[in-house]
Amino acid sequence: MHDKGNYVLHFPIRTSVFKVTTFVEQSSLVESSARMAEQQTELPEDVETDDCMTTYTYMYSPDLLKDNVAFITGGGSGIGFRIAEVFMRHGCDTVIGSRNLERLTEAAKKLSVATGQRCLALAMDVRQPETISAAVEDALKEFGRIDILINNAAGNFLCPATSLSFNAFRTVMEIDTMGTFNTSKVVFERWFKDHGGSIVNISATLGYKGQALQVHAGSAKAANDAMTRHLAVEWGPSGVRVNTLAPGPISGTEGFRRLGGMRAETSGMFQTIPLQRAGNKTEMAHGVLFLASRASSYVTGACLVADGGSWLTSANNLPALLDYWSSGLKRDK
Ligand SMILES: CC/C=C\C/C=C\C/C=C\C/C=C\C/C=C\C/C=C\C=C\C(=O)SCCNC(=O)CCNC(=O)[C@H](O)C(C)(C)COP(=O)(O)OP(=O)(O)OC[C@H]1O[C@@H](n2cnc3c(N)ncnc32)[C@H](O)[C@@H]1OP(=O)(O)O
Ligand SMILES: NC(=O)C1=CN([C@@H]2O[C@H](COP(=O)(O)OP(=O)(O)OC[C@H]3O[C@@H](n4cnc5c(N)ncnc54)[C@H](OP(=O)(O)O)[C@@H]3O)[C@@H](O)[C@H]2O)C=CC1
Repeated sequence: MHDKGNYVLHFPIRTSVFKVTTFVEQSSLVESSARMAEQQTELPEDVETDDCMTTYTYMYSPDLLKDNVAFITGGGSGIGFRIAEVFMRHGCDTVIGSRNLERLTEAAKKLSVATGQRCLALAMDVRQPETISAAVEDALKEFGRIDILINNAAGNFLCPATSLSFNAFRTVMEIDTMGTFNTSKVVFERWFKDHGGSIVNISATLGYKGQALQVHAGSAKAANDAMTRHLAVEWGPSGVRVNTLAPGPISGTEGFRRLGGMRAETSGMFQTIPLQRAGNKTEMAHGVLFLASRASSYVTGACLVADGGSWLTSANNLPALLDYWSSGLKRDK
């Protein structure tokens, strides 16, 4: 009844326009949900919280990162946590660095228990180069090498440009853009310059069409996308690849919670995304694993957009975002 051959055979004998439309709509709805159900079962495992997955299905060789060490900023939560977990499941030891040492220490314990690899938690602020240098020294003392740097640390919130203070804009630029430059420069000069390495910056598609209420983060990530290309050119001869992964809306993350992801999902907005759903953190980690590892040995200066096609089709909905933002202000009072 629902295979394509039957559509072709049945279509001409439907006489009423209403009936034809209904039939086609119903059939394609059934097909579409069947396709989505099929797709869901093919999705990599994930859990919404900052915990390790209880099961994991390998898509890459389990020893892809064997004996490697990865330095992951913001690795104690969200996408960064899952990147750390997936890397460790592929034989990598990790360093996770950010401001909140208590959360990092807890995360490092969970990651080591689940994967059997070592994870070192280090306090650092990507806005303060001296704290990055100290963390890099500690990492080298512990592991003797760094092969991969993931610049994942970032800060964001919804805010219209007119309500954004000068300091708020500067803060996000300093964390996202300066932070990425600072960490890349410290790791390059201390280790990658002489040993090579792979850098993956976590970006976003916000700047592609000027996402409303996001001038701070969109500008910061656009600068990072340019930085990826500049550093790929300058550091390629030293054996350093520099690439970017740009996620779309990813469930189980702080970004999703802060930017209206829940409301967008429950109100059906994600139906306009070509893949009709939010992404999950493991899907992001798999993209980063590709870019960070030898699986992409001839790729540098590239940006892998991992957003289900979202930025191509999703409305830049200023009224809905303003409404969501102002309802948050009311809640906070
Ligand atoms: C219904 C919805 C309608 C439509 C939706 C349609 C489409 C959306 C669909 C789905 C969205 C789903 C997913 C998102 C998709 C893409 C996301 C893309 C990018 C995501 C990027 C991210 O980075 S997410 C990461 C989120 N995590 C964090 O931010 C954690 C770290 N953050 C922080 O530490 C803080 O928040 C910080 C960034 C403010 C930094 O902290 P700190 O250094 O301590 O700075 P402060 O001193 O606190 O503040 C500095 C100045 O900033 C001002 N400020 C702080 N918060 C706000 C705010 N919420 N609004 C405005 N201004 C703020 C603060 O006041 C300070 O300024 P002063 O002038 O007062 O000094
Ligand atoms: N979630 C989403 O849908 C999307 C996310 N992204 C990007 O993915 C990445 C992860 O976001 P997500 O998982 O949502 O959010 P999280 O808030 O979980 O991750 C951000 C991390 O950055 C760390 N961080 C923030 N400021 C600093 C700082 N000054 N120095 C060091 N570390 C810092 C935080 O730790 P601590 O507080 O301990 O410092 C936190 O672990 C970000 O780069 C974000 O821009 C892009 C598109 C969509």
